Amino acid sequence: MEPVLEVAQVGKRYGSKEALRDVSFKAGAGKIIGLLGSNGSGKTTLMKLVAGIAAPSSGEIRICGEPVGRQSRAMTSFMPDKPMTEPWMRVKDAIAFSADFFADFDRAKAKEMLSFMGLSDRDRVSSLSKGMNERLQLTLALSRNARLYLLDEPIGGVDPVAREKILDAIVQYYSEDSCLIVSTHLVTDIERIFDEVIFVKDGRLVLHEEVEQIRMTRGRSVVDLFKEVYAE
Ligand SMILES: Nc1ncnc2c1ncn2[C@@H]1O[C@H](COP(=O)(O)OP(=O)(O)OP(=O)(O)O)[C@@H](O)[C@H]1O
Repeated sequence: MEPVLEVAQVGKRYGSKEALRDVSFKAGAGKIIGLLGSNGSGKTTLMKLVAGIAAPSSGEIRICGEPVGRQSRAMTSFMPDKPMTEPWMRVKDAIAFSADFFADFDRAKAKEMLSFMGLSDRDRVSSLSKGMNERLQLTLALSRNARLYLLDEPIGGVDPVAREKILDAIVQYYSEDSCLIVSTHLVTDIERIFDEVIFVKDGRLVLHEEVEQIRMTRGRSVVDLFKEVYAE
């Protein structure tokens, strides 16, 4: 079966800074993949290249066989690490905005997710706590019927209760015919949702493995392996 995402020998330079070097991997449908790495390892850069927001300096990225461009962007739902909504909006405006902007936006799914998340249509975006704002951003991203979902740090800076709610929503509202990639440096508590993990270190991919494999053959949890690989 054709992979949903194919990254081949991708590099990215910002001036003299090499943010990514020779990164290659494939990701298939039905998988939730953790893109893990310490601060500054290159996770956001990789997400932006796949989302088509920035261009690689070398290599190639394909989504369902399409090179990154207008067609691939229509199949990709990206939740950036900074909110895409405006402070003047109410939740219902944010939903309407996404529904207008994305042809694959599913309003019925958004309504169901808002209720699951404990968000009201009338809440003002500017009055939402950080955790509630993360829930809104996740609702906007997962309410699209995309083939590839990219969630950049969806649990950054939220308390453990909010974190659990966000993880539950990811598992519940993700559709099996798509691939979902979650970037984070907060590995504790999140590994339960991953089928596979990718470790990025200093711009290089250092590991891509099934979580089950890590547990069975290495006899370790993802957290333990993460601590080992990123020990300073
Ligand atoms: N626009 C830019 N200009 C110059 N350097 C950049 C730019 N964006 C990222 N970098 C550098 O590239 C490297 C990778 O950054 P990136 O944001 O991809 O890491 P990250 O793994 O997402 O980190 P974090 O977990 O802190 O968000 C860092 O050294 C960063 O300083």
